Amino acid sequence: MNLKKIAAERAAEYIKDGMKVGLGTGSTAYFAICRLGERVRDGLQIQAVATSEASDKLAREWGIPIIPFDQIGRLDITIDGADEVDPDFNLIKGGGGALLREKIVAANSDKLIIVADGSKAVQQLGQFPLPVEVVPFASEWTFQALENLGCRPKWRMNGDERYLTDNGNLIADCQMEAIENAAELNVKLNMLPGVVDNGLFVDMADTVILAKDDGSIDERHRS
Ligand SMILES: O=C(CO)[C@H](O)[C@H](O)COP(=O)(O)O
Repeated sequence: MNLKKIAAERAAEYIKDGMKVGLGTGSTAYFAICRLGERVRDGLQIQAVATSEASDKLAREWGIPIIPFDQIGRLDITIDGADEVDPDFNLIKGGGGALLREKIVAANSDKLIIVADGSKAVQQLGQFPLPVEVVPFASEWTFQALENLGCRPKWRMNGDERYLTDNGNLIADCQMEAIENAAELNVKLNMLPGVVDNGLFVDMADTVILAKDDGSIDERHRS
C-alpha cells in the first residue's frame, strides 16, 4: 500500500476544470502531479505552475500546461507535501530543498492542501531538521548567526559539494529538536541578513490529508 499515493490522489480530486494549480515538490507531490497528468489526458483543463525544476519537468512530461508566473495570476489550489505537520497546521517543509519556491507559490494560492503519510504528523515541530535557505555570499557569517540563535545548523551536502537549491542558494539544516514558538522563530530566522527564507510554514496550510497505515484517510480542514 502506497500511503503517499493515497493521500496525493485524494488531494487531486479537489482540482476542477478551469482551476489554476500550484504543483508541489517531493515524493508525495509527485503522485499528485501524476494523477493530475492522467486527468489532463482525460480532458481536465487546468493551468499550473511548479515549485521546482523537477516538478516542472514532470508536469510537462504529462502534458500539464505550465504557465509563466507573470501570466497566471493568483492560484486556486496548491498541493504540496511536508516533512512535519503539527496539530495547528504549522509545517516544516524543505526536505527536498524547494522551500523558497514552495512558500512563494503557497502564499499566492487561495488554498494550500498538504499531502503526506501519517508519519509526518507530530505534536511539536522540530524533530525534522529545519531547512534554512542561505545566500552563498559570506555564508559562513550567516551560518554563525544561525549558531548564535541556537539553531545548530549543518550545511546540506551533495556528495563532497554543498547542496545548491534551484535558486543557487545553500541550505543549512537546523537541528532544533523542539520548536516552542514556530511563528516567532520564523520571523527571527528571516530577519537574519543572508537568510532568504526558512522551512517553517506558519498559518499557511488550509487542508491536511494524511494517509494512515491502514490506508484510511485523515483529512482535516483549518477553520
Ligand atoms: O518540502 C518539500 C520539498 O522541499 C517536500 O514537500 C517535503 O520534503 C516532503 O517530501 P516527501 O513528500 O518526499 O516526503
